[in-house]
Amino acid sequence: MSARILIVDDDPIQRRNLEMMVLRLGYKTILADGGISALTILNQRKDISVVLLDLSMPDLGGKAVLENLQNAGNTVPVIVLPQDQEIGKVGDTLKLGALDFIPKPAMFERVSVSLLNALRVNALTQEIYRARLAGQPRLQLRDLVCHSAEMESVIKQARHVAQMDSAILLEGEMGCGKETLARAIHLASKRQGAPFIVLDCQSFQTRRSQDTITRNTRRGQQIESCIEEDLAKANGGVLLLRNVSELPIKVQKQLYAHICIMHHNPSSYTIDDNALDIRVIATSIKPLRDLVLKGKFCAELYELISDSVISLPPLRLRNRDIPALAHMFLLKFALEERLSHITGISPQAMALLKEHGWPGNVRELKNAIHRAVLLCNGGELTVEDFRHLDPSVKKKTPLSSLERQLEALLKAPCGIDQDGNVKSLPAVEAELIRYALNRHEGQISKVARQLGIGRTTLYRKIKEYGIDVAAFAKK
Ligand SMILES: Nc1ncnc2c1ncn2[C@@H]1O[C@H](COP(=O)(O)OP(=O)(O)OP(=O)(O)O)[C@@H](O)[C@H]1O
Repeated sequence: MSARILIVDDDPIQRRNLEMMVLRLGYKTILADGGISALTILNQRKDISVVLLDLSMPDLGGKAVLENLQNAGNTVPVIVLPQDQEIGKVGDTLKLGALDFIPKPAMFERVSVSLLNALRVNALTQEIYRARLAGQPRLQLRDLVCHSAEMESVIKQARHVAQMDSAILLEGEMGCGKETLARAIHLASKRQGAPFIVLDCQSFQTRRSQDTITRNTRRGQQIESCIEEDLAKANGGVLLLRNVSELPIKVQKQLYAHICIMHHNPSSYTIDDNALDIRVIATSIKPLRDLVLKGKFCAELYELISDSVISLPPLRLRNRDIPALAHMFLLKFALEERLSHITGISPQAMALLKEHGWPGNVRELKNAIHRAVLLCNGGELTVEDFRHLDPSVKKKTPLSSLERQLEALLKAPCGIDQDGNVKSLPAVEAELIRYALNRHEGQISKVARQLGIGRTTLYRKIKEYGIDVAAFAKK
């Protein structure tokens, strides 16, 4: 299949001349009349092999286009087209990642050689990328798609925490990439060569009591034997508590006791006489702090595992990431299924992907692309290949302020439970105190004032209900 060349020039005559030459060389073309339309095309299509780029354009010049591509991590080879008086600027464009330059007016021979070299570079880059995708089961932080501001901020936080050795809590909807991010953080940390062990906390929900063996350690604490095994396996590396909110309260308390000793007195913490040194990373679909407030998650364990909290946005709020993720999955599955002739996604199909609500997030997108690759009859995925997507699952418009108020109201403490039964007064009081502590980030004076009681009374009630004020303090 012939390569596609993007020709970017605001002058229609120059554009036409270049197009004629490129077509004569047997390549396909796509034309852009300015820098902005060039960036839009490059953002949406992944079948462009080389860009021929004019330097002076009224909307966005060639240098700015190169800067944008560099920031977005786009490695498509670019050949710049300077006028005589712009030859002095070529050095700057090469520093910004341009591969070559063709002085204007462009000569056929020069275009031919320069394009051939650029296509070789592109083929090699693609080959390396494919090899990385195929050979490397784990993605690194630099591989994670982050074209949206939301993900950019997540990756920035992740790079920061990777350098530390403290516990991390990753929160976000199902399938939005929490475990993927946890592994990438591990690979960027000083523990990178050490084990990364996943403890699936959900599995405790389905275990029958005879399947769980609780044993007493030499220090007298109880521990589920499977946790003890995972702690031993993770020594020196990371223990990932996947969906930590699903751990039964009893097990949460055991785990807290063990991590506590490990952190505060590492030399005394041994399993089979080996001192343990483990970084804990936890993931949760449910907001853990809310569960602590409702008394449904052990506040002490929350404190231990949430030195840093990173919230991953759902895919429907990361619209700008969808094209890049979709193309990445397309490349992966086309390679795996030996269907490498499928190289693109039609603009209509891409519009459909951007419109979809993705309740299953990145996992759902990945599966959708896999199915589409298997259904595809041509060289690009079309709307027809995504016929299995439920058209009623569209992105929701952002909540109006009235809806937000209603949502807050529904989350507020209430004296009636879900079955319509009246709750006991102490239960309502405890719930209200937790709510106020959360709202005022654990500031006792403010909470007492809001509740209309004295600080001493508030302290007494906090003690009575076993509320951990520290869990509400500002992080
Ligand atoms: N940034 C990404 N780049 C490539 N693949 C990704 C990315 N994020 C997620 N995925 C893929 O999406 C799928 C779901 O990701 P992951 O398991 O990390 O999500 P999760 O939030 O931990 O899921 P769960 O909530 O079910 O535990 C995986 O197959 C993963 O490879």
